[in-house]
Amino acid sequence: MADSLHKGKKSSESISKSIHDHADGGYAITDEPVTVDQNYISWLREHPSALSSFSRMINEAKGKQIVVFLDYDGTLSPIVSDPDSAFMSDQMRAAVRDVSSCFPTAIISGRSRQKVYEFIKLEGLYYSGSHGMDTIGPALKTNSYDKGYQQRSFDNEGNELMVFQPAQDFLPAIKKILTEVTKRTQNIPGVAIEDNKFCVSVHYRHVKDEDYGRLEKEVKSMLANYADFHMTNGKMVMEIRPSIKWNKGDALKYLLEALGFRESGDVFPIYIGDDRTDEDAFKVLRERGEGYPILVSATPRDTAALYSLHGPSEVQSFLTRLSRWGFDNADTAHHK
Ligand SMILES: O=P(O)(O)OC[C@H]1O[C@H](O[C@H]2O[C@H](CO)[C@@H](O)[C@H](O)[C@H]2O)[C@H](O)[C@@H](O)[C@@H]1O
Repeated sequence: MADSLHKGKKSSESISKSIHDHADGGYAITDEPVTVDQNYISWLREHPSALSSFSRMINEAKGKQIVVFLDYDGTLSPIVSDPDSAFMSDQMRAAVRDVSSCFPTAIISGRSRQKVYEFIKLEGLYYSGSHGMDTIGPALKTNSYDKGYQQRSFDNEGNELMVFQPAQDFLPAIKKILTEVTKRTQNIPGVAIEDNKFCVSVHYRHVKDEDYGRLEKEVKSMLANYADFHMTNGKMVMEIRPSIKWNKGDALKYLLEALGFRESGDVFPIYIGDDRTDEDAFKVLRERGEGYPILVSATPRDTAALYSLHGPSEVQSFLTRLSRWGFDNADTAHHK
């Protein structure tokens, strides 16, 4: 079955270096041969590499507080066939840790908050799971969000944090959906159901083409009984979500506000993600007219992101470079 997000003509030339690097005297990314599609090269002109544009980005960020937002699957870890084995490399973990020691950093993932934390295992970051419907961030100083969905929490050093769960009312129905979808799909070989707390993932990466229609029909006919839920599509996954107006873009806005940057021009948010659900966050940055929306993709894609990175290894290079800059400019750059 074709992964629609990864369609793209394969042909063209093979080159021995990533075409992303060096434009501003930057770093070599990889020595592995990379097959490059001509369409991809044209697309890169529209969505330049965040590595090649690094110096420009830093110039734009001068005098502003950089805040880093990172998606998990496909961004910090490569897409793998078993969702439970999407481990992050130690090098990537070090890159995220270093960046987070320079700048406020948040993970925004479709996974449950607990699960994404278990993969990343780093303190000192903010985590938003279930596509932004379960966020732990700084304590809000404003009244813009419903207090009924907020709960105080503390980190290991006793700093006050806030958990915000705007889809809390849907939990009982989500539990029912989880049971029902598991039952309805148990006879379809290859289906994997993942409990993401405020949403449910129905993975079909290992479902045969001839069974896909049956699976989609089952999910859709079940959803017909749950008017308050809808389905979105990710990479070989159907995601069942409560129909509230809340997505990764809203979580990004929420976290910026909690950090004290509701409408401020003094902030420079960098958002890196690879999935359709990350488009909501890219759009928020475009609307705000600030920061750096970066799509991780090895093929041309329609996107609201302005910049690109080829895959997780380039994400790692970008984060490493950002933290080096942060450490070197600790006296002038805005830090945590
Ligand atoms: O927002 P994200 O952190 O990118 O999460 C989106 C979904 O990611 C995971 O599924 C995807 O990655 C898996 C591991 O590489 C892969 O096997 C699967 O096919 C992909 O769809 C996660 O398992 C989902 O629950 C997330 O919604």
